[in-house]
Amino acid sequence: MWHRVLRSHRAFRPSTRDAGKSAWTRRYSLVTLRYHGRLNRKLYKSAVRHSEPRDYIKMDSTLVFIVLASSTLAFIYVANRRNQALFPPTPPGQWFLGNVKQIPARQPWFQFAAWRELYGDIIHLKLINKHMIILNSKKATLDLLDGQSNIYSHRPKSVFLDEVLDFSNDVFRVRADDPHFKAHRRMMHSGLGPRAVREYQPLQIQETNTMLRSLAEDPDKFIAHIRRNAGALIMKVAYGYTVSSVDDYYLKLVERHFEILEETMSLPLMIEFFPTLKYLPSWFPFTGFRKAEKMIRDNMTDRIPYDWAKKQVESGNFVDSFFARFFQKEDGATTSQDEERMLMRVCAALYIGGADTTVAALTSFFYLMETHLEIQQRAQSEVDAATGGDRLPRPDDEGKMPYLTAVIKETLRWSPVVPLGLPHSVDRDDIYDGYLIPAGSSVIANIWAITHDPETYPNPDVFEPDRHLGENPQPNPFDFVFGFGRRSCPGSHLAERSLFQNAANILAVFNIDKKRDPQGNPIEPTVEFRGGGISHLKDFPIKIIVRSPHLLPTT
Ligand code: HEM
Repeated sequence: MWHRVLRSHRAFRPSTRDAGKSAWTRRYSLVTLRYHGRLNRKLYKSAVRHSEPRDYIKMDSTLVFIVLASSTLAFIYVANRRNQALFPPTPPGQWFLGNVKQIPARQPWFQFAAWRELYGDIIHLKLINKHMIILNSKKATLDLLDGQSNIYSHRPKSVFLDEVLDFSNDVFRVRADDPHFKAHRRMMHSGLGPRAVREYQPLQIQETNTMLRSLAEDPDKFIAHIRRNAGALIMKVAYGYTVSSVDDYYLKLVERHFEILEETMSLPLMIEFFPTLKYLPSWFPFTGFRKAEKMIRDNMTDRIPYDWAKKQVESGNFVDSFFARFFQKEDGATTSQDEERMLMRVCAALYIGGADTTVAALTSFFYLMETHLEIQQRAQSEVDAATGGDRLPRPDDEGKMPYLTAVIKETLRWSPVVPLGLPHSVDRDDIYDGYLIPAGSSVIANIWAITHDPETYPNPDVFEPDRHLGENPQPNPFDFVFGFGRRSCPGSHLAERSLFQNAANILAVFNIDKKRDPQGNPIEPTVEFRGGGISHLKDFPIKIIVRSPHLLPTT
């Protein structure tokens, strides 16, 4: 019986190639099989008893496979050990997972900064089969991401984003040596550069006025009003679309996009480590990325506003916008499919990059004004002096308000909006400070650690705008908070102007204070940040009262 069982086993089928092989080889092959648990003892004995030389199996291939596999593993082990010595210091992790479990899902920048005390400015993390390099100092970050931006400007490969969602040509994802990267940058420079941003001033003023009115009417919903302001400005700039209310359909679409990203992308997806998961159905374990894929696709954040804008321009009923400028060519030529796809990606990148970031910055501004009354009053005096107190501040007043500019710099330093920036990736093996930075690693600048480094900013946790004034100001945080090298934020001019315009007008019209409990005691707002790559303060109690009713815009 065993004989029959064994003969039915694929490995035991007689092979003409086995004829003439020595009894030792045949027996050894069986030993190998047993060793690997493919036969139990009884099966093994029976096989030896019943087998005849011509029946012997094609076992040598198994042997060869085992030898090859073990030597490959041994090679990987030795190579890893050798590299281990060259990598930047690595916190001890677990076998196989490496440091995966040591990266907190929320606000990992604090953990990375804490590791700096133990391991230094550059830290290496092993995430299963991937390398991550954390840059915790200004010097290392500027040396690599700015100084060597020719090799440090790609984004790390992502199976989910590039292969499952096909985002590899997206503005945020495209390789820096791809021709689309240059084309995107050129478009964004012409639409978001200092000159272009000046043209958006009337729009900024209009949206600021709407925000001031909403804050006066319903101050408790201050975050919703800020959100509307940022979203409305970007939708107008990108598509020429006018947002109608805080519940506007297109505004909600963008908000949902950020919620989905926060929900799905705060933890690394298994597919990044095991790409073959992409072939498996959604009921299979570890295929949570399918849910994320569906949510992102269903939301169609890039498609819906783009289609609206295209229809408007084609009907001739449209206002000037980033979309309209590039869709309608000056020479009347038609836009190619590739150009259209590129325009769709760039427009989407504007509001994905711009709608949420300025909200986070202004929310922190409100918190800091509430908790630092003397700074608020000093900034208000400066605003009043610049405007005479009888008109609202305008974008061109900025030069007359150095203290307010310092307040905005300090807000972004104290609470950098994107504390880990976006991951860069290095093109080829590099050696820095004697350490190996392996090709393809994710290279992450810990912007939070840089803006809280006591050597650069003494007493970094103290909110102190004066550090940016005087003859020897501390380094300008704008040099760090908008990212680095070729990938640095293309929307920084728009963001700076819009923050200034909003902050100056808010201080001109309102006093910001702590709420009081029924006994009249001030309620201390707690500092709690939401998860995700953009650092948002959670809603907190605040009292926003009109101090200059005559400045409140009526239309
Ligand atoms: C306070 C406001 C903002 C902050 C702090 C901020 C910060 C950043 C940072 C840190 C990066 C990553 C840079 C890197 O990879 O080194 C980035 C990228 C980007 N930002 Fe901003 N940003 C802000 C506002 C805006 C605005 C208003 C827009 C558009 C209107 C925008 C559009 C983009 C785009 C398109 C990228 C991707 C660049 C690329 O991958 O090549 N950002 N931003």
